[in-house]
Amino acid sequence: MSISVLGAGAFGTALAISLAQDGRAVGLWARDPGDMASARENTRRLPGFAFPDSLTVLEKIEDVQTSDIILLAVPMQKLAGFLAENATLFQDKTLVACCKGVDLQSGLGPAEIIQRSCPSATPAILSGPSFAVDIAAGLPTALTLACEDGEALQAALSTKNIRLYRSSDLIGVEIGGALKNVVAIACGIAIGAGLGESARAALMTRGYAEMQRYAALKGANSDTLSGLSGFGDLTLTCSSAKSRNYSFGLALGHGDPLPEGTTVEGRATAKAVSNFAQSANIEMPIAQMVVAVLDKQLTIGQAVESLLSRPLKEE
Ligand SMILES: NC(=O)C1=CN([C@@H]2O[C@H](COP(=O)(O)OP(=O)(O)OC[C@H]3O[C@@H](n4cnc5c(N)ncnc54)[C@H](O)[C@@H]3O)[C@@H](O)[C@H]2O)C=CC1
Ligand SMILES: O=C(CO)COP(=O)(O)O
Repeated sequence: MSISVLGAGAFGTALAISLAQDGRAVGLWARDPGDMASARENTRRLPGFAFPDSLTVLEKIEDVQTSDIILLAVPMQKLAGFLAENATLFQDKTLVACCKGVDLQSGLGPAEIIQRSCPSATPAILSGPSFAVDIAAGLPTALTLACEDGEALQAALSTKNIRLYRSSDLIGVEIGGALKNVVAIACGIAIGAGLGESARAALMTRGYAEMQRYAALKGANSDTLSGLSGFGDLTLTCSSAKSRNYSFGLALGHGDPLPEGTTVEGRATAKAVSNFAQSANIEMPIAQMVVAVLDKQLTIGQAVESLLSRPLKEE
C-alpha cells in the first residue's frame, strides 16, 4: 500500500521520515516546500533530520492520487478547509488524521470532518504521546491508531520506532489527543505562575475528569481515555517543556512574551470545548478558566480563586 503525508510541519515530516526509514515509498507534500526537495531535509520545521532515500517530496498535491493511505498532518483549524478544497483527490482513500483538536467553527473532531467532506473515504485517527523530534530521532514511541477494521492499516503504518495499538473508537481517541492540549496549557500556566507541582497534579487529574465527561457525552467508550491517546498523551504534554501547549502556558503564567508562529492547538480547542460544555450544560471549569485567561476576562489569580471556591463535592 502506498503512503503519502500531507502537511510538512514538524509532525508530518517526522512521520514521513520514520515510515520511509523502513524502506517504504512515502510521499511528503508541503504547501510551501521551500528547499526541502534539494536539501533532503525540512530545515524550517524539523532541522537536523535527513530524509531517507525512499521519501519523495511531492511536487503537487495531485500526486497524492497514487497513494491508498493519506496521512493528514495539517493543523486542526485548517483541516476542514483543506479537505473541502481537495475532496476530489481523496475519494475512496484511507484518510488518517494526525492533527489534535476540535474545530472551533463546527465543534467537530477530525473523524466527523472527514466523514462530512469525503464520505467515500475511510477515516482513521493517529494519536498518542509522541514529539516529532523523538519520532524523527528514531526513539521508541507507542501510539493509538483508531479505524474500523484497522488491522491492515496498523501493519502498514507501524515502523521500527512507532508501535501502534489498534482501536475502533475514533471519537474517544481523537478526544484524548484534543483535550490533553487544553489541560497542558492550564498546567503550564500553573507552573509558570509558581503555583507548584501539587497544583499541576490536581489540574491533570481534574482535567482528566473533564475529558471523561466530554467524551461520555460525545459517545466515546468509557475506557478509551485510559489509553495512550488520553492518559498517555496527557502525562507527556503536561510535564514536558518540549510541548508547545505546555510552553505556551508556561510563558503566559510567567508573564513572558507568548511564542509566535508555532502551532498551539489547545487555544482554539479550549474555546470549542467550553462552547460545547456551556451548550450541553456539563462542568468543564478548567477548560473554561483557560479560555477566560486567554481572553483576558480573568487574571490568573482570579481564575485560581474561582477554581478553588467552587462548591465542595465528591470525587
Ligand atoms: N509536533 C509534534 O510533536 C506533534 C504534532 N501533532 C499534531 O500535528 C498537527 C500539526 O502539527 P505540527 O506538524 O507540529 O505543526 P507545525 O507548526 O510544525 O507545522 C504546521 C504545518 O502545516 C502547514 N499548513 C498550515 N495550514 C495549511 C494548509 N491550509 N494546507 C496545507 N498545509 C498547511 C504549515 O505550512 C506547516 O508546515 C497538530 O494538530 C499537532 O497537534 C501531533 C503529535 C506530535
Ligand atoms: O501532541 C504532542 C505530543 O504527543 C505534541 O504536543 P504539542 O503540540 O503541545 O507540542
